[in-house]
Amino acid sequence: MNGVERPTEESGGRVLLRSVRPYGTGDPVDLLVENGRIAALGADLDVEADRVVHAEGAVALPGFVDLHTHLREPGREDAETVESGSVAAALGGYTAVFAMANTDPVADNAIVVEHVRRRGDEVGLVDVHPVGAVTAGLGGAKLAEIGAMARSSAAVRVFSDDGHCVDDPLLVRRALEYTGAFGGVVAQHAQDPRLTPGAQAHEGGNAARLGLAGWPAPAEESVVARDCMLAGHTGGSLHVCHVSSAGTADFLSWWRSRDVRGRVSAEVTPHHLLLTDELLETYDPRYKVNPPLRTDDDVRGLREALASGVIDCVATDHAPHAEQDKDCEWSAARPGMLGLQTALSVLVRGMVRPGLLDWRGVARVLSEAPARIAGLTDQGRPLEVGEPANIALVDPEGEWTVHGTELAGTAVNTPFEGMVLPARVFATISRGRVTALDGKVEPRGGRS
Ligand SMILES: NC(=O)N[C@@H](CC(=O)O)C(=O)O
Ligand SMILES: [Zn+2]
Ligand SMILES: [Zn+2]
Repeated sequence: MNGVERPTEESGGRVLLRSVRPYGTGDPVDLLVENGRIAALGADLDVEADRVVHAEGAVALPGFVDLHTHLREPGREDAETVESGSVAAALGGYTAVFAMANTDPVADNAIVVEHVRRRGDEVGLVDVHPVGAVTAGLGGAKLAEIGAMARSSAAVRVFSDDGHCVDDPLLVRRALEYTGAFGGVVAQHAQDPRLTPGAQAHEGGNAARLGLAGWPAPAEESVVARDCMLAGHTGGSLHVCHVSSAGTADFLSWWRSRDVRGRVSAEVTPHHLLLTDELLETYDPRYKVNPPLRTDDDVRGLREALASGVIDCVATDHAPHAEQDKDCEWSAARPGMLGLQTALSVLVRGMVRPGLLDWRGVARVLSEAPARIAGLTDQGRPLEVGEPANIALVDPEGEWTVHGTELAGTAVNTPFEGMVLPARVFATISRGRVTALDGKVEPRGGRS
């Protein structure tokens, strides 16, 4: 269903990954990659290879898929580009990312989405799938050129006005009907604008104390409930972006226990799995994000929902911002945080270490589920002979301190600044080619 397919093979030669543990289970095995696929898997493989990667003890997982990335190109190349975002993605273990449509110009037509996809292919570090806008110019008034984007060489399947909520229920209905006809999905940024005028922080005790206008959880929950009902009515596919409240997770749990038409999926960000609005005490705009960081109870509810499958996947909402847009007073700062290079480690800290998820679960929420939601057939596949070689190798014992200035790209707005996080992405293999190894990317045509 993906229209124009990229070639499976990326002539990375024969690459032998020595001593890896698929899904973190069993004894170490060797994994041979050839012609973009897994060619052999077994203990102490006796084969010739162009390149041997010694990965003693690394956990092998299917390459990660991010349904929610802001690459800022075109328009804000001072914050991020397709190239710098691809570097961050490869270093974070990603082999596919979905680039959100809130660029300038907006990705609401075939020309912009084809540009983004082409740039992604030229950079060649990760599959860049452009997301198309739902409404023209993200204006919320009339549908964008959904069909033209779907039929374009970018073969768009995910549509979102992210950054804005598609508020008008009739437009949501039409978008679900239209995209449903060709297997597309509408990804909603659920935020009732009438309940969040000037909102700056989770509505609660902390916001009140700090004098910040509140963003109440029902502004998310009510839109999610409405959109689920529209998905059920139309038979379309709805994806809920960045679930931030335990109430939304409760609703989704109930909704999904029912026998309804349509398909509903949901994502949670790493930051909503780890951080709370207590951090706002510092007035540091690095903690400003949409939807806002909420309470301990929300974090607990989101973790449980991710563990149980009520929330399908983790998506980063990687949102790089230029210095002048973040390094300013709270109310003037743009919302959003970096996420691609810290997602795996935050997930390990928030879910794996507390025993809520094992490595198979990590593969599910970072790779298999997002690939399924977006309809990708060459990502999120089992680590088996004959399957596409999209692979992340993780050092489970690695530990590192996050510094924004050491992350890829020019933006430094990580909310995890100074934190010591567990687990490191050791290598990424995309379409059979090593794209990142030991903290360095390897652009096509030569290592750097
Ligand atoms: N998450 C954010 O706070 N910001 C995103 C938009 C969005 O995801 O809503 C951005 O584009 O910067
Ligand atoms: Zn959003
Ligand atoms: Zn976003």
